[in-house]
Amino acid sequence: MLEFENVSKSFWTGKQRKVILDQASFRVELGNSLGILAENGAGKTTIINMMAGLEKPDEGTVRKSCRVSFPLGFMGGVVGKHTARENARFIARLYGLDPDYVEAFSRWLCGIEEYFDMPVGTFSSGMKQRFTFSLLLAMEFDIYLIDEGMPGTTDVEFNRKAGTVLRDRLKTATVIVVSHQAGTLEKFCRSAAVLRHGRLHMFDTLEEAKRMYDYA
Ligand SMILES: Nc1ncnc2c1ncn2[C@@H]1O[C@H](COP(=O)(O)OP(=O)(O)OP(=O)(O)O)[C@@H](O)[C@H]1O
Repeated sequence: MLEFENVSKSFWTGKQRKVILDQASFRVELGNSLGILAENGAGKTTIINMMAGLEKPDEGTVRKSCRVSFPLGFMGGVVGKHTARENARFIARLYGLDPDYVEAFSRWLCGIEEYFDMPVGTFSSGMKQRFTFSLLLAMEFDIYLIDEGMPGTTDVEFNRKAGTVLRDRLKTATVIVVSHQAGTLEKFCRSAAVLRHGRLHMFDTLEEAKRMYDYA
């Protein structure tokens, strides 16, 4: 379970207060994947970061009683001067997992060949995305956090392999996806919400959420 209780978050822009969430309360139960629809700039990344614990609410509480992933595509934990191998083994240890397994799995999935033993700082942005996505899938979480769907990689072979692993993982895991497109959510989610002007409107079905989202 992941729960927000009376969570508020805003940013001061120098001219005005940009409200992301105003006293939001909701709960995501395991097995009930949630999609959040929001326009660009409405606060998708900020909400996902609060769920991951990367950002703190101004007020209220975020509670978790299960293993929640870092956001898909998050690069913050990866050190550019270290190789993918070193990063994978270090992060595995942080999460109390077997470094040999995490290294072997992400090496296989990301398919960047000898670059896996080179500093991450030498990677193209697509390679970095494939590496961090591979790391995410190498670790078992109860809830996976996805910001704007799959990473923007155009590598067909990687997308095929990663898609198969992700589908398999989602048979037992729950996912929370934030996106500005309903199409992205259709693949993953049972229930949906719309984030607008600091309020999170929860719906039982994606259809209902889409109706509200499209209305404006
Ligand atoms: N540290 C900050 N200080 C001031 N404003 C911020 C800060 N972080 C985010 N914002 C603002 O808060 C709003 C929401 O940002 P966020 O990145 O969460 O939106 P988003 O919905 O993910 O956007 P996009 O779809 O464009 O990626 C934006 O207007 C952004 O400029």
